[in-house]
Amino acid sequence: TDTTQTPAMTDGFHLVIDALKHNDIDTIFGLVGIPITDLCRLAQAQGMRFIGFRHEQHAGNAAAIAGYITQKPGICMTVSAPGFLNGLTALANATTNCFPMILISGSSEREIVDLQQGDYEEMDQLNAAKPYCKASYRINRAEDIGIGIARAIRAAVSGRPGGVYLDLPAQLLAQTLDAEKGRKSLVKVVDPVPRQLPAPESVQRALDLLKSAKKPLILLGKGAAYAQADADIRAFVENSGIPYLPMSMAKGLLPDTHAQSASAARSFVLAEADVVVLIGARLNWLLSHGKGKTWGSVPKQFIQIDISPTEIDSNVPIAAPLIGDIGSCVSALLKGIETNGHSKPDAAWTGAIYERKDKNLTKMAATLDLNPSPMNFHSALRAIRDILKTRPDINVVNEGANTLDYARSIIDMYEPRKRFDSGTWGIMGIGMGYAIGAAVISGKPVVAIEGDSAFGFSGMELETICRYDLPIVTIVFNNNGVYKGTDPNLNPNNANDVPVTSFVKGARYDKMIEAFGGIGYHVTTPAEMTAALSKAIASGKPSLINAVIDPNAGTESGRLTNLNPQSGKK
Ligand SMILES: Cc1ncc(Cc2csc(CCOP(=O)(O)OP(=O)(O)O)c2C)c(N)n1
Repeated sequence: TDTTQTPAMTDGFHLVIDALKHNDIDTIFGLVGIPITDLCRLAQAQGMRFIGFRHEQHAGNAAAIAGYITQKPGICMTVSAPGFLNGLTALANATTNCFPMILISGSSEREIVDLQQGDYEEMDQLNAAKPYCKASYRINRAEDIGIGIARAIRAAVSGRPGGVYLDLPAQLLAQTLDAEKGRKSLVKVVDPVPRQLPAPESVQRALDLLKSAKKPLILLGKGAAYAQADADIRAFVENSGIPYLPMSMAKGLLPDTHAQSASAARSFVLAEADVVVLIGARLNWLLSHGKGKTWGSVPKQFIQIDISPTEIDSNVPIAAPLIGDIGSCVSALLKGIETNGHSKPDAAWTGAIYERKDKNLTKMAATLDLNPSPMNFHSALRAIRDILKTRPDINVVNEGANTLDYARSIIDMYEPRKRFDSGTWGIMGIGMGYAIGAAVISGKPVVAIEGDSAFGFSGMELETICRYDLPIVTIVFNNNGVYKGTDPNLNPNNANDVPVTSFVKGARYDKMIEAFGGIGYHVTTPAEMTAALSKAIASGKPSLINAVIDPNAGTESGRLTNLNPQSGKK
């Protein structure tokens, strides 16, 4: 009898899965179809967690927030062409926000695509992705899968984190390879995010500038939260005694109730500060590009910590750049203030801030109608705030215009990396994807606070949430429209035309989740909100609270209303 053993073989399907697992990646967010359905089945059969979505953008958003929480790239897997394009929005958003994520898409046969011979879902995905991500790679040979996935992982997390596109032509998956050769081709990424230490002279320059400051301010961006250098960041703020402002996703690095938080006096400190320390915060539109009336007339000098040298001087001159990873830079500053004998800011400065905080909070309280009917953004959010205060472990997702603006200031955060919102791009539609990603990765409950328009972008993922029985409570701020629900019909020829911002009046989003087995609540008062939210969180079940909000409340585009161009001719 023939005693020669036919060599054991592997194939592209198994090598992709082995390569991901070899790099401690255990979860894929995606939507199956040609040519990746069997790849996702095999991944599940090999013990990976596959979370199937209803639209690839939301799978990509889940992968992106998984990357932000874990510092490992979240994986989104899609079919070719239209599926790839749906994922591309999430890849671009991840890159803009510096979240590490890899979009892996199947693609058509190169021979046909490159001659544009009209393949099924034909598209040059590799090049279409390039402008919107950090790196874009294609793997053509099974023996290259190990190095290709390693390359994508390193590109996603190293330096400034971001999105990477990895193109897998369908024919690659079926390619076979000697199993031993395949095993040897796998690559485990070594030290993809090494510490990048700032130059000692850069640290000294920054310390000297800080020492000269009369009105210093620390600005914490989401990069500071991503860095997971929580203890050193908190120690730097507290040991320096410098007031700080958290950008929205940096909330919780120190509790929002912290005495040194200047959030309630934001305009005052931005205008009055003389030295500003930027930690993981870029001087983009969210900070008025570091200039103009937001920053007042007091000349500013910036100390800026960033991993990327070319971020420096992007908008205004930076007096003391610190190039390196945030943990190493903050640790160097912390050591410096301890050895340099840093003196805490003058009481005149900190006292002025306390005074302004007090004045603003008193003024706000005086203007508030505590319990209007119908509810407004404030009254609904105060009820939510008082519940979430008791559960600092709960993840908060937030999007909308007024819903986003008001929740950012009213909902206090107490722990880092617990608030996920529209971020740098101000993108709508992150809600359910971020909620699913946060719930799956953290294993903790999620409360998603959604404008009714914002919710609509990803609302079908309620079925995904119910299918995986995730502890996500979605609160829809229902004011019957985009921003508001009171626009008039402007069509002189049709009395029944629908205003451009209007939705169905009195929509019952709570009935949507019931269609998938979730629990719906309909609330019209803060007391009903309190009861419903408490019950929904306690149940641990997929829930949706339809919160009726006054259609007159809020403003168009929230605090960004001034960005809307106006026609001079009506
Ligand atoms: C992908 C995308 N498409 C459109 C837009 C433009 C926009 C910014 S905010 C918003 C929703 C505002 O309505 P909503 O009811 O959610 O908010 P609220 O005032 O809290 O009641 C839209 C459509 C953005 N930013 N991204």
